[in-house]
Amino acid sequence: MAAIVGSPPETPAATPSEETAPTAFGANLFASDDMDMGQFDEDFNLSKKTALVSPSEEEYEALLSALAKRLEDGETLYAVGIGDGGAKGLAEPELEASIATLQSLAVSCNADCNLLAKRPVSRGYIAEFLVRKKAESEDFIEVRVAVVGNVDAGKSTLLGVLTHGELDNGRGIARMKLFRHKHEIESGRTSSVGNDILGFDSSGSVVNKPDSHGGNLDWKKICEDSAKVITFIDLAGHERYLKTTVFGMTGHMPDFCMLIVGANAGIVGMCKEHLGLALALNVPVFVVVTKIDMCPVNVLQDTLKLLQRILKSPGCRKIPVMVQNTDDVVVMATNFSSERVCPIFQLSNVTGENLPLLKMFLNLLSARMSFDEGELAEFQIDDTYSVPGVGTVVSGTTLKGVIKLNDTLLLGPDALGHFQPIVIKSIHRKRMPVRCVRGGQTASFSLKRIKRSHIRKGMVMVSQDIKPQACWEFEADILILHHPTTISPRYQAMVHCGSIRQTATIVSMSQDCLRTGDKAAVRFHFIKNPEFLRIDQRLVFREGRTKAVGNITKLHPHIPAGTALQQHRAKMSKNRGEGPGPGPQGHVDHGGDPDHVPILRPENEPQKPSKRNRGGRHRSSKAKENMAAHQKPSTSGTSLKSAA
Ligand SMILES: Nc1nc2c(ncn2[C@@H]2O[C@H](COP(=O)(O)OP(=O)(O)OP(=O)(O)O)[C@@H](O)[C@H]2O)c(=O)[nH]1
Repeated sequence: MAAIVGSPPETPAATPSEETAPTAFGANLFASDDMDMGQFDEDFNLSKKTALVSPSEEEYEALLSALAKRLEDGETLYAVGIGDGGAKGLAEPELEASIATLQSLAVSCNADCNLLAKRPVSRGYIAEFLVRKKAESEDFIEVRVAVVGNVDAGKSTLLGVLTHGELDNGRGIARMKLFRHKHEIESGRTSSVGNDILGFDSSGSVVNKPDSHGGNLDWKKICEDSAKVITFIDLAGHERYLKTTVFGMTGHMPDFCMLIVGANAGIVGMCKEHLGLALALNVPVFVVVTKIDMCPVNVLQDTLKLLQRILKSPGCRKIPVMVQNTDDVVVMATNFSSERVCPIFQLSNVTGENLPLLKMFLNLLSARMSFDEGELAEFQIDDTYSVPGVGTVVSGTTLKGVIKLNDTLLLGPDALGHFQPIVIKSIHRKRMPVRCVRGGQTASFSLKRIKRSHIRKGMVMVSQDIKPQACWEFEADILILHHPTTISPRYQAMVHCGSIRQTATIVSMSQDCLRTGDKAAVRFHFIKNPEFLRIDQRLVFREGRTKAVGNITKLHPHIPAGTALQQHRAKMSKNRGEGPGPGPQGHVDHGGDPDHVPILRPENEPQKPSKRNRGGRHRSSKAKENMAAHQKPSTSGTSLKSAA
């Protein structure tokens, strides 16, 4: 296995024990910095383990507002019987009284309170609850899980079983409902990035109900009924589709990675490659070992031993934990985002053994992307569609801020580094029409007056106040995970960064040459289009088996190609004694940014070569390259089926 850099050690081992269980939730649920505790009895403390036993009216109100605050993200986990005031646990009557209070608080917050586990401890019992808000018409919690693993490990089958609620027959019946292309049905192999959804209501029950005829799922209905929707990003297991799989992992912003391992085949083929990718991108991983129904016990044990050894190795530095019961699930789900623990499930898609544990775990996962209402909107495009009767549709992930219907955003950069204003005509979340989306949510937008061929994956739509700039060049601190020989300047490879996927050349680097394991500061130059990048973005740089990971440290904003022409025109009109005149249609106010050049064409009109240049005789090679790139039609999928 190539050297892999994981995140530095953070928390100590999280094993399912009484001591570690409640660390992630519960104890301080009701303690909030905004609370004025002065008005209560001296010994009343919101984080006390007896706070829920018999609160006064005032205390109840304080508890209620604290819970409402915690439910702003849609759900919270709470352990009753833990907190300040001595050892863990409450006697049975006190526990019952606390649970009654918690249930009453949940009802007041329009939430459901679901018991996850009750366990005896030294001083009585603790009980763990999931408090989740009831589904609102247009809103649900969204968690994205990338599904990776070697070919035939059972990825599509598991997703078919989870989302359609019917077990497999061991010959591939469950996966048939998921395949998007004819060749996938014929070969039984996933080749594209697929999206499948699993909805949970506020009580944690699965809401997916395939129709009785074709077994199709009504995404709109699922979203309407769900308080939480898990989106599975189903990725291809075959090496031939590795580029698409890397794109799925970087461009679709997964919160978690589910690595599928076939019990009988073990850790083979692309399995380590996919694990390495998730680690390189700092995406927390959990493992599902499938096919335990058909695997001899000794083979299963060998697979599990090897898996644990790999996860514990210096390259991974994970703590593998076998999940065997619901208590383990609760502990794992609450400690999971630490990135350090790696839960391992063993199940069968044919008999359904241990499937409920995995469902419960998925139900408890919470999204990792945080959202701040004050931030300016940013949306990254990962696919484009042309929908008959609708027009151009883009899908992707809202990275920051809020995007509403009829908002005007800046779309770009195009091949010349320009951004153009674009109006949001309609918004869909998982095929459900909504009025707005916010940071962390995937969405599809239909756009006014723009052709699909003028949009490519990797472009962004951002708030006009961001004053975006495109970069041909950027610097990054990178680590070479694997390269057979040495890398030197002018080396070219594919850069994956968010939904950007473009070949870049190394212009310069802090060392003469780089070998496996080397770290360096490197300056890159995109070969085809300038891109919109952000400092600290994670990138993967790869070509064949060569891999490097890194973080962007410096941007070199690009001065759009129109500058020279514009300056020339401005000079000419000044010489003729003309004033500056009204700006061209589609001009965006860039706040006097000296580097920015307004768009020299009507709003939403595609960039065309000038008549004079059409013959191509006077065109510079750079302009030719830019135009060729700009005119190249997008090759992405054509149906809205797999749109977010
Ligand atoms: N007996 C048994 N067979 C399974 C199980 N899970 C999957 N299979 C079978 O394994 C085969 C491969 O499953 P897929 O779901 O296509 O594997 P995949 O990982 O999605 O493969 P790619 O899409 O090519 O990456 C199918 O014939 C499934 O019926 C299981 O738990 N038990």
